[in-house]
Amino acid sequence: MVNLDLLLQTAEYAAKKHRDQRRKDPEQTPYINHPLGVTRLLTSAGITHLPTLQAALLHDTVEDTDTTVSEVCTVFGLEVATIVKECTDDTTLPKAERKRRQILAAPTVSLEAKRVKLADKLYNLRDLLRTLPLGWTDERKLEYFAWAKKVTDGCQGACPPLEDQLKQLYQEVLGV
Ligand SMILES: Nc1nc2c(ncn2[C@@H]2O[C@H](COP(=O)(O)OP(=O)(O)O)[C@@H](OP(=O)(O)OP(=O)(O)O)[C@H]2O)c(=O)[nH]1
Ligand SMILES: [Mn+2]
Repeated sequence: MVNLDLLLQTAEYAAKKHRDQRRKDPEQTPYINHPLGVTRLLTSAGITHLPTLQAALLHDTVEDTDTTVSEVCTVFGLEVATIVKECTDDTTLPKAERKRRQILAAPTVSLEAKRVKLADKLYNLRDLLRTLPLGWTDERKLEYFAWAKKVTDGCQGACPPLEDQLKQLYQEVLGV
């Protein structure tokens, strides 16, 4: 049985961290909708492991806010902090290098981090089909799909229900 109090405490913490951020869509959706949606994809896929769900809620806090891995570790423990760290790009690197490293790192991360990565990409791809972020072209959308496939290919076997949904999207959009 999942500890709902701890799960909701984590959601509240993530909401506070992302409170000033919006998604890049024209409606400027509150950013927290993304981590919540990523977590929901995992629960829909049958994942009930609490640290995985907590890490999904927190997965963009270190990359996109003032939060540190050590703070996550102090508040939520090493297991959650480790998964969040595995899902965090080194933002001091140029974007192309970050993207290249995600492809290389995906097969090397833990099962739990692979699951969060699969859900993160699935959410973002569905979001891209719903509406283009401001300033994005169709070409950039297709590039994101092609890159996301390379990352999620490295997470194979971690969560078949999410992989099936991704496979269908890649077939529809990329024809592969
Ligand atoms: N599809 C979509 N994405 C949006 C939107 N608003 C913010 N994003 C975020 O933008 C990132 C994808 O855009 P990129 O151009 O690849 O990355 P950037 O953040 O370095 O600009 C994702 O970050 P991420 O979750 O950290 O994942 P990723 O960088 O590992 O892909 C995604 O969550 C939106 O409205 N639609
Ligand atoms: Mn994300």
